Amino acid sequence: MNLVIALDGPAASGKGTLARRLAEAFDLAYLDTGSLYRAVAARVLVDGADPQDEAVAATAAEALDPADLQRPDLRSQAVGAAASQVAAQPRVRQALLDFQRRFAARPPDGLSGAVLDGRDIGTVVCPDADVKIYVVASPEVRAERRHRELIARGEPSIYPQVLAEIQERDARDSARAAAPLKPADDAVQLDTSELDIEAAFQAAKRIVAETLAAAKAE
Ligand SMILES: Nc1ncnc2c1ncn2[C@@H]1O[C@H](COP(=O)(O)OP(=O)(O)OP(=O)(O)O)[C@@H](O)[C@H]1O
Ligand SMILES: Nc1ccn([C@@H]2O[C@H](COP(=O)(O)O)[C@@H](O)[C@H]2O)c(=O)n1
Repeated sequence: MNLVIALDGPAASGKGTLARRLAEAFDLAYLDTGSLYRAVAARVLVDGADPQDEAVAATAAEALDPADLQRPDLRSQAVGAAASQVAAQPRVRQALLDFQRRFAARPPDGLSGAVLDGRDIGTVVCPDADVKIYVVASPEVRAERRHRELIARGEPSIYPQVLAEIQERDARDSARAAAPLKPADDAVQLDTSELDIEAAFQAAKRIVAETLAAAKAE
């Protein structure tokens, strides 16, 4: 059986941290789908182009190269904001869809499944995923975590700006017509606001175990 676990949620909710740990725990492949949109945005920004120009962004998405995913600037605030602009464009999403679906259906290295995190994994990319978790936390908690992460990386960070950027990105991701950020009807919500990383991971593992047990019992 090919096990697919989908984690979606707003910016800095902790879905990537959980997805990585779940992939390790269950020996599954991991795909951070946000890095694809970030890589498209980085290409557009390097060319000095406008991330809101659909033709330019779609061309960048269609030409995406594995090396683009290794760019050192992918996690910057500027690239995150531009990623959310290119991600609103249907042609960009279409160009990235097959890769994500192939990764889930045929994970690399002969692994027996995959964990994908993003915004539309449970709703669009893998609507038949075995487990869907929608990870949330309050905007203030998420901004605080991201602020600390940026400081730890030695990047300049001002908390109110980080909070505003996260809120702006969530609003754009939720309001767009193409594959908006929202929980799948059959997703289990996990609020990590009051949980440290270990507690959140244990809660996510419980959701996986309970969902799989329920499916087996059907
Ligand atoms: N439960 C938690 N408690 C404290 N810090 C956390 C928790 N979960 C994640 N973090 C930290 O919060 C930051 C954001 O987490 P992470 O990158 O996993 O979020 P994300 O949802 O994948 O973000 P993005 O959508 O921007 O890629 C990281 O610095 C991570 O170490
Ligand atoms: N499945 C996805 C994943 C990401 N996006 C967009 O990319 C932006 C950056 O993603 P991070 O997870 O790295 O924060 C995000 O704000 C989304 O606009 C997406 O649309 N679908």
